[in-house]
Amino acid sequence: MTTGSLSGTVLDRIVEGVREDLAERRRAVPLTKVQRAATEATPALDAHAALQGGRDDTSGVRIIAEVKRSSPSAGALAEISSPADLARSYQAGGAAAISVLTEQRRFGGSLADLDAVRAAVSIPVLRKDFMVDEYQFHEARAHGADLVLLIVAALDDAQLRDFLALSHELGMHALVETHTVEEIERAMAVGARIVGVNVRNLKTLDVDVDHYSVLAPHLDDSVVRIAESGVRSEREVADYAARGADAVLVGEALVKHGDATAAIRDFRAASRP
Ligand SMILES: O=C(O)c1ccccc1NCC(=O)[C@H](O)[C@H](O)COP(=O)(O)O
Repeated sequence: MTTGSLSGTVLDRIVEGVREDLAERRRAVPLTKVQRAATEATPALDAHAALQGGRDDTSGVRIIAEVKRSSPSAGALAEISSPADLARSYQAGGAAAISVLTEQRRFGGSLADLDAVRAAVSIPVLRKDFMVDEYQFHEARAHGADLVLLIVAALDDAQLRDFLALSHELGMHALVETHTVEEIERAMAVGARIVGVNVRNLKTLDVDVDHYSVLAPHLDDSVVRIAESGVRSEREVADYAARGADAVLVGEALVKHGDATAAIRDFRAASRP
């Protein structure tokens, strides 16, 4: 079994910062209070149903549109003065779900961004963060998330199983993110129902869109398949859809586009069979 012991990698350093920030939030708001807020939140929307595609789907591939201010690989991406307005423009274009990066140090995100997006749209919302502690799952639900991210490379098998179960107990689904065949096998072994292949290697930040077609054949037919990262134009979206992706996660190309509503319409149109 591989674990999250990735000393020295980009992912390792991000997780270290996430744990430090989490310790501060935990001191400010105890777990019991966050747990209570999670139980009192409006029930989660069904992200699995929203992302599930189908070979005969004539409306085009599902798009998970991301609110992404900056990134370790590209630095500052866009001034997003209103995540709520951006999210509304994504929904107007036909996005199936919205991803909100809440990690602050490298991505400039926050739980306030998640709150703003949740209040603005009626489609499922993904809390996209580096989830390594039970506290963050209650926190995600308390802030209205319907879906959370589990990065296989950052978790050992026990954490993966426990966090997937906790997500489901809280009424959320989990997008289980992989980058290698071994990680796909680990995701399948714990019963993941939504599996992402991130073509960005989180240890080196290299992006290779062809990596999706290498890994996709290893995914069980029963899972919802998400192609993550690397979209720069309609071409990549169409390629991912042709290779069987149910949904495509797009960040940078949307926040830099200028007309995100039109971009999402174009992406979906380009992927129609
Ligand atoms: O985007 C990064 O540089 C990055 C670095 C380290 C860990 C995660 C990172 N990104 C998270 C993502 O997976 C992407 O935000 C998401 O898939 C969208 O990617 P893109 O469309 O290429 O912006």
